[in-house]
Amino acid sequence: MDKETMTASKALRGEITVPGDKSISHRAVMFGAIAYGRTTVNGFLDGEDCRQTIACFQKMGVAIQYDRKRGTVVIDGRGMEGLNEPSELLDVGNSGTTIRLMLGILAGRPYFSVAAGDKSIAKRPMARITEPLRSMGAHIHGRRNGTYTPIAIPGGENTLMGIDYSLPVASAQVKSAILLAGLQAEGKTTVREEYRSRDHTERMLQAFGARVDVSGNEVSVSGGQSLQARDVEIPGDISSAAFLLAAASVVHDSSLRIKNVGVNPTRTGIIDALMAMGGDVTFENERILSGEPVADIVVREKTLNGATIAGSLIPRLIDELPVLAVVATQAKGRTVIKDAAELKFKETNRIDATTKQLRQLGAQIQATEDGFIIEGPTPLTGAEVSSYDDHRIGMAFTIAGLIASGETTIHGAQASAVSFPEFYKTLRLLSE
Ligand SMILES: O=C(O)C1=C[C@@H](OP(=O)(O)O)[C@@H](O)[C@H](O)C1
Ligand SMILES: C=C(OP(=O)(O)O)C(=O)O
Repeated sequence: MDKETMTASKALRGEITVPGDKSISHRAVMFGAIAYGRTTVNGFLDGEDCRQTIACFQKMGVAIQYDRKRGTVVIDGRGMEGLNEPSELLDVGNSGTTIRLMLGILAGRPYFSVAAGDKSIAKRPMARITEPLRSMGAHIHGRRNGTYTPIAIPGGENTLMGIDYSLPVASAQVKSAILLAGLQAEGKTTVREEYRSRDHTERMLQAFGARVDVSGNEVSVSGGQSLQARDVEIPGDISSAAFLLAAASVVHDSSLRIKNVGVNPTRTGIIDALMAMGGDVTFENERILSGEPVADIVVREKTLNGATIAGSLIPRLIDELPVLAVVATQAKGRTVIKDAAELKFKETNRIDATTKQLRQLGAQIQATEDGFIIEGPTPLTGAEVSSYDDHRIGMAFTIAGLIASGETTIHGAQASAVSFPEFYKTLRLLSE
């Protein structure tokens, strides 16, 4: 396990880009693989999770050429029917998005397949996927009756029926899996959610020529539709930019411009949260790229106040909550983060990992059933912490290390390769 040691940072200044959006990169490969024709993807995220998605679809016989240096992926899709039975295990590594979306595709295929991943994936809940897919008629086996990986799909005669499903928790992964199964089902499939989760699947399916009806928090597709290949330009990942937005908001005198970031409204909760805390964040050069809103984001250091982060905001910043908790330790007054019990089911239990380690650094933070209560501002003091093999935890504590006195050592810092391979290099560049 490698480690990184951080000390209090000088002002972060400059103009940079962040790697491609992870959610959109996964979808571009999957939808390209099940479409007819050649899809060229530019700006693909060269992270471990997205590379697992490429490898899984290659194992199903899809011709995928990946030029890592250029960030270009060329996929020659032969339609859903063109996927072949994989002769090996479909290994998703650490990636929840890969396994959950892929199961929506596999559920309707006539062949045998098994999907599994690393130790963290083995602990993450899969019933949220296997239950609705079974109610569409899919045959699925899995550890503890399909609650955990490995998950096996026996194949054979597999006729799926459309369903009308209300999501018990806001989850774009579950919504997407059901829609992908819905494309292979008889009749109409509708997914309803209380709060809107990221809508990259809806947007990209439409861009690939599918009819997707969206009305409020309800999305429907009809079965029997096929996708047509199209080129995809992937914007920078706002979830990666979030670490820099957080750092620049709290490190004295910082000012950054992060270019070409995806600012889909279902993903910009971190901006709304920082603004609610009194932060200084603006969008410039707003435009649309492959059906997704994109902008340059300008952020400046500002004195922050505590705020309540809850309800419909939560799915819009779910992956940003650990670093937002770090920011909240520097805000004046109380920050309450609630309705975020989903944090317990990510790569690690992010409520526990964040609370335990921020306390070690001297923060006043209390874990609750569905979030945190943080009192600020408190000076942080460096300590030895761990990524818990979770990229978001490792990077959040790296940002904490930039504002703590003394040294903060992050063990397992290599976890950042999952979503932001050049994270440490980028931080060093900005504080030179
Ligand atoms: O659909 C996606 O690309 C993702 C959805 C979210 O997960 P849930 O669907 O479990 O909320 C998010 O945490 C994950 O990083 C990516
Ligand atoms: C939860 C995450 O990803 P996944 O569910 O794809 O593992 C994440 O990137 O923070």
